[in-house]
Amino acid sequence: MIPVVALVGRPNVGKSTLFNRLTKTRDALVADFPGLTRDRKYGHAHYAEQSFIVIDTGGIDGTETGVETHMADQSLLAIEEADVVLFMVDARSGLMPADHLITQHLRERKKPTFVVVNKTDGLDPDVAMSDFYSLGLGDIYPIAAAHGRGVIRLLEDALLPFSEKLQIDAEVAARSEDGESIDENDTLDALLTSSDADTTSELTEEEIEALNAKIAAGEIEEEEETTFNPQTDLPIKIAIIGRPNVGKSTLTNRLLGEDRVIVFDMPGTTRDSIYIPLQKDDRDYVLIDTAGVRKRGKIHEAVEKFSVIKTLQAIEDANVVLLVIDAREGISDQDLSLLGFVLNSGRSLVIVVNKWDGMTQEDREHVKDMLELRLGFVDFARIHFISALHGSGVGKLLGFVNEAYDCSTQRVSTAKLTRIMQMATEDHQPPLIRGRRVKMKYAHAGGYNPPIVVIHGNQVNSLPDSYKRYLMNYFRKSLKVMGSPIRIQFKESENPYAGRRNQLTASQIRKRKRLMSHIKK
Ligand SMILES: Nc1nc2c(ncn2[C@@H]2O[C@H](COP(=O)(O)OP(=O)(O)OP(=O)(O)O)[C@@H](O)[C@H]2O)c(=O)[nH]1
Ligand SMILES: Nc1nc2c(ncn2[C@@H]2O[C@H](COP(=O)(O)OP(=O)(O)OP(=O)(O)O)[C@@H](O)[C@H]2O)c(=O)[nH]1
Repeated sequence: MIPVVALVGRPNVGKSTLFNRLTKTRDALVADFPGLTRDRKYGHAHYAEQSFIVIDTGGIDGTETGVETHMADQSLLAIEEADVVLFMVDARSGLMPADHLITQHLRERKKPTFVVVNKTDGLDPDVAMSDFYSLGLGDIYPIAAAHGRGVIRLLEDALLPFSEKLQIDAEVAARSEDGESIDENDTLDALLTSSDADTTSELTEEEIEALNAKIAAGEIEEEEETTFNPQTDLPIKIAIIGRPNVGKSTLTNRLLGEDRVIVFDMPGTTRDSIYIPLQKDDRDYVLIDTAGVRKRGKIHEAVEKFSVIKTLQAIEDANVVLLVIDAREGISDQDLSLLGFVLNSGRSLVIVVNKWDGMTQEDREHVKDMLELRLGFVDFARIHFISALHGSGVGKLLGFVNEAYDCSTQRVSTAKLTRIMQMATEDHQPPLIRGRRVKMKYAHAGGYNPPIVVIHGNQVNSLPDSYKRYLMNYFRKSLKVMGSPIRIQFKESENPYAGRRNQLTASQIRKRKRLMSHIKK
């Protein structure tokens, strides 16, 4: 499951700065849900192909009437939901009393914690760190969030237990004798923007020529041979998400059939969803039910009902998301926040408008106008009206789920994708950039769910957003994709970062070795 990283610390230590750097800002979403006393920011990030969720908890300064009460409501919950805590302190202000209070809590929670000493720019890192060893929380990581310094080392260590790729890299690095230092900021940006796209090595000019000859001869096979077909070999994982009370449990029960009874008081923590297998018309599904766990616990009486993390993890783990909206409540900002998470994740989506029963024609028209106005920008998802309570419309839902899943996992050959790319450029030429025409050479599939199309060429990263959107829509129409977004990635024919991934400093290699032996234990 996608790991959760919480940023904790006093106000002003630089949590937001680090949050923005990790999530690249555009992914930052502020969720304001009932039961959460303060805004917390949740962001989706990835580093070296490992996705993770970042929570920015807002500051704890110890001047509140007891840090206990303050931490109890939100930071404690964030810490509890997190897999890793980055405890940020400020090199410029040194150790403060609130840092000790936070330390005390972290120790009680027994979470893997990394002490991050921020604002070390212009300071001697050893001196800057020395103050904080007395916290006794283990390794200390000096960084400058504002400039990105030190962040690579921090992320590699913090994410290592969750990332197969980082573990392999660490092993490779541990075996290599000497490392060289790297240009950290360039590399950090490249690693933070890398995604799970496949990194098929580039075609040579001759191979591109052969590909074009094949296309010209009309040899565009529909599908490539694969030994594994996700459309038949795996169950479709469906996350049912939505604000509290929109009818998620009712819908889950309805999908399962009335004779199935589900126990909602399942043991587990706040962030655990319930996974329920379902078989229908020869297809296998797993419903991921995120409905509130009504557990009485001292920490989270108020916040128990809705866990953003649970929802985010369910989205991440799903193939298709059913976003349930309550027709009687209209579209709220919370619905839009949830929608934003789904869009960031790239998952397939069906928007389900529930409680459609017993509404007047006038009210229905009004709701439809609202949907058009506020959700019009999500052009790929179907909007479907149901009554989970009475069952109307529910029968069609799985059909839309199948459609979205099948579209998002279809296998398309390089020849076909390249041909579509060529047709798109024939219909509408890419613009000139610095007097030169952008040259797109070929396209291939880079991943599924969502489908990723990787376009190789010259200056392709400089294409204006409007042209990128044009290409995306062109691919969507040509591939007849419904219910799933499509992502397009551009690869410059010469990748300046190629081959630099494993070059680490000698101290990093020593560290890697130590961590690896730790993991193997
Ligand atoms: N010199 C230096 N300043 C930094 C660095 N990172 C953050 N700052 C500055 O520290 C101040 C606080 O940064 P924020 O990211 O807003 O801190 P925060 O912890 O999110 O603060 P709250 O939102 O109040 O909890 C800002 O003025 C930043 O510009 C750094 O690496 N070096
Ligand atoms: N009229 C009407 N009421 C509905 C419908 N679906 C659910 N409800 C009612 O809405 C209320 C909330 O339903 P739940 O299924 O518990 O909602 P939930 O989204 O699982 O709620 P949480 O567990 O709080 O996240 C219940 O009283 C349901 O009976 C519907 O289609 N029509």
